[in-house]
Amino acid sequence: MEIQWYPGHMAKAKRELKAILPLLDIIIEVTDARIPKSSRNPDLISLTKNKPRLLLLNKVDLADPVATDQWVNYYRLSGERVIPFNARTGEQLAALEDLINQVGRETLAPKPIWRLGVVGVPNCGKSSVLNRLAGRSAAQVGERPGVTRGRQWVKRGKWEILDTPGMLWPKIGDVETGLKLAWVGTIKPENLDPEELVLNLLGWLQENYPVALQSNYGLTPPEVAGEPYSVLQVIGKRRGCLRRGGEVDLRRTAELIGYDFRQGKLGAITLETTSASHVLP
Ligand SMILES: Nc1nc2c(ncn2[C@@H]2O[C@H](COP(=O)(O)OP(=O)(O)OP(=O)(O)O)[C@@H](O)[C@H]2O)c(=O)[nH]1
Repeated sequence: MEIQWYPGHMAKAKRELKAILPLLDIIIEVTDARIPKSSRNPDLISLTKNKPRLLLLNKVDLADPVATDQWVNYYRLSGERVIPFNARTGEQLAALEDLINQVGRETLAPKPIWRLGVVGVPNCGKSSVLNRLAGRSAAQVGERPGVTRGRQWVKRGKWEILDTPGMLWPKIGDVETGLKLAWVGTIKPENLDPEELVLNLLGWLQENYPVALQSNYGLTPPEVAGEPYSVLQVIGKRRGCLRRGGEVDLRRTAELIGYDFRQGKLGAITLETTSASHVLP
């Protein structure tokens, strides 16, 4: 299985991050709570080690709450200032604001202005987080003159938030990380068939969230226990994803499952555990 990864994009993202870092006082690193490890970029960790950094596990509404608690503890124990977050509803916004203010008081106290930068991999919710922090839709604040050049700061009290969130390309060290990033919609792997992608996802769901498959697709426990390929077939039949001759359209079924997962229709699911990384089926 080949996953296309993009060293060029990564290098560019790293250059851009290096350029904005000196402007920032506090880094708000946004990750996807469904993949709290794979949606972090190790470059960011090393580049920002001398700056106060907050780690947001965003999209907690889509992640398994038990797993989220474990990840929060895991990161706290490793010395991170971590906070679970739902940028769609603003849940935990007060806790995030308190944390920013606490970190600012501890590390930047006399500075009249604290500059915040929201960074993270594509699609993890940076703009949504930024808008929450800004208290409005920052993207609509003024017509940015010279989009290419101008960096605008969105002001809120003593905070100034950079309104062009830094997009950090994920570092895809292995196939498993790439798959997880693809499952949540961070990357679109070229050369990878949706069927193949979903077969791997099904393997994880069968092992860890069988009830989600039973209740969403009306599968019986023995059906859920089958090979991922046969599970795909059964779901296709149940959902009427059929070709003209009546055979299951596997590609359409795979796309449906992928969509359902990304939309949270399968329930709150986390794709990696704090214990040893799982072995792909
Ligand atoms: N369910 C849920 N969806 C969220 C949350 N935060 C953001 N989203 C959704 O995730 C998608 C991406 O959000 P953005 O804020 O645009 O993410 P981004 O990181 O700025 O995206 P890029 O600019 O493409 O890198 C949008 O559809 C948001 O509505 C969240 O906490 N929960």
